[in-house]
Amino acid sequence: MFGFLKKKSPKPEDVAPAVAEPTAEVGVPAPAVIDPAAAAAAAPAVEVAQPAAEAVAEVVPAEGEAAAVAETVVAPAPRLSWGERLKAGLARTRQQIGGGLANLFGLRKIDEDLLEELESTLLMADCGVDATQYLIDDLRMRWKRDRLETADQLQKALADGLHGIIAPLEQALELGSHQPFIIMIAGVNGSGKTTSIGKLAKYFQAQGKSVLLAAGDTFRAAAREQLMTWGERNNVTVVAQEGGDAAAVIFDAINAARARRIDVVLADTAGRLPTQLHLMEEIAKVRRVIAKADPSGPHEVLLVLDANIGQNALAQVKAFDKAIGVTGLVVTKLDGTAKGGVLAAIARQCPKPLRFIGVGEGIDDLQPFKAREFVDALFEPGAGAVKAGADARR
Ligand SMILES: Nc1nc2c(ncn2[C@@H]2O[C@H](COP(=O)(O)OP(=O)(O)OP(=O)(O)O)[C@@H](O)[C@H]2O)c(=O)[nH]1
Repeated sequence: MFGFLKKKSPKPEDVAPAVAEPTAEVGVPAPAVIDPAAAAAAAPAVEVAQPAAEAVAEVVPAEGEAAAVAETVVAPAPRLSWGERLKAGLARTRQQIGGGLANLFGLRKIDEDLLEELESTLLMADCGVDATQYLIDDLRMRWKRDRLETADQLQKALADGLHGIIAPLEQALELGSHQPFIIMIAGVNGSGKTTSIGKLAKYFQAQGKSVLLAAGDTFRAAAREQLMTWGERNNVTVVAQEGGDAAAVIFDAINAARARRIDVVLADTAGRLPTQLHLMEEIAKVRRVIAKADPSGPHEVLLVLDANIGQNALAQVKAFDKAIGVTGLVVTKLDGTAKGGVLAAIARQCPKPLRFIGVGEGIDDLQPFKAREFVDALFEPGAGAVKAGADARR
């Protein structure tokens, strides 16, 4: 699912080149406004991905059973709920932390040595030194104060401590009263910006909002194609331009959205590394041009972080914040990484509202961050390896 937004992992050479000072108001070729309705009328040949055929197996019943069983149909696997997908997505981080706890607990009772080893477990889940120290100190305090003895008690205390750290990150994105509400999306190459825009557009549409996409990643042609394909298939207007200037495309997109009374503009930008100072300067200019198109905007500056980068996320948050004033985070790819502890590091060292988390490539695998949900999925209360470890000790 959502394969049409898929692309290969970024290569160093995919890094966007320097661009000239945005000239949104003068001398830029007019970007193409792709209105899905008009496009459909003019060229209805939109390729629509068909869902994979469902597997149907016919079982020939033994003689005599024919009347009772005509055929057995293997139903497609039921779509998992968000909670189940979150739990599945966090499996590797859970294994890192929960599995670590279980191993420690299988050996002995709670003592200082065990806390020390737990410290290493948390560091390996990319919680970072600061958050790990905080969690261990908190755990030591609870151990003594509440006379903790069992693995379940220790796990619950750790879960409560972690929840205490990451709960302040839970701040839902409110669209507020601005129309259009302009959301600028930034991040390093391949962090999941364009894919997240597709998912967010669907999310906002489901809330009854009209959406317009600005194909501001003018460096990577495939990013523009991704957005245009998404727009055609989901009846979302896309403002795009071949090559050219990102700021100009976004500037025109905002004006188009205002003219059409669109609720939300999602503005894509090219990926860049914080160390590429000229590109960081370029994205700062994009932000300034947005403010020229709408002095109250951008209303949200979302930084998309790939969870696989672990502690590197901190440097990215700081650098992008300095350049463009980040107001919210999206952490993608929490599935397939054991570094989910990075949320604790972010919360302690560079707290920013964590608007959405992603645990897969499916269109609804990006959802608002809920701290309790995250901690529950991580520790899977009452089940799993930690309990087994405790049992082994009895
Ligand atoms: N497993 C998984 N894959 C994801 C997730 N989010 C995005 N991806 C994949 O990550 C890859 C890169 O995503 P893009 O959206 O193209 O990244 P980008 O930041 O726009 O890339 P650039 O334009 O090169 O900067 C794609 O294959 C996506 O399908 C996620 O939450 N989980």
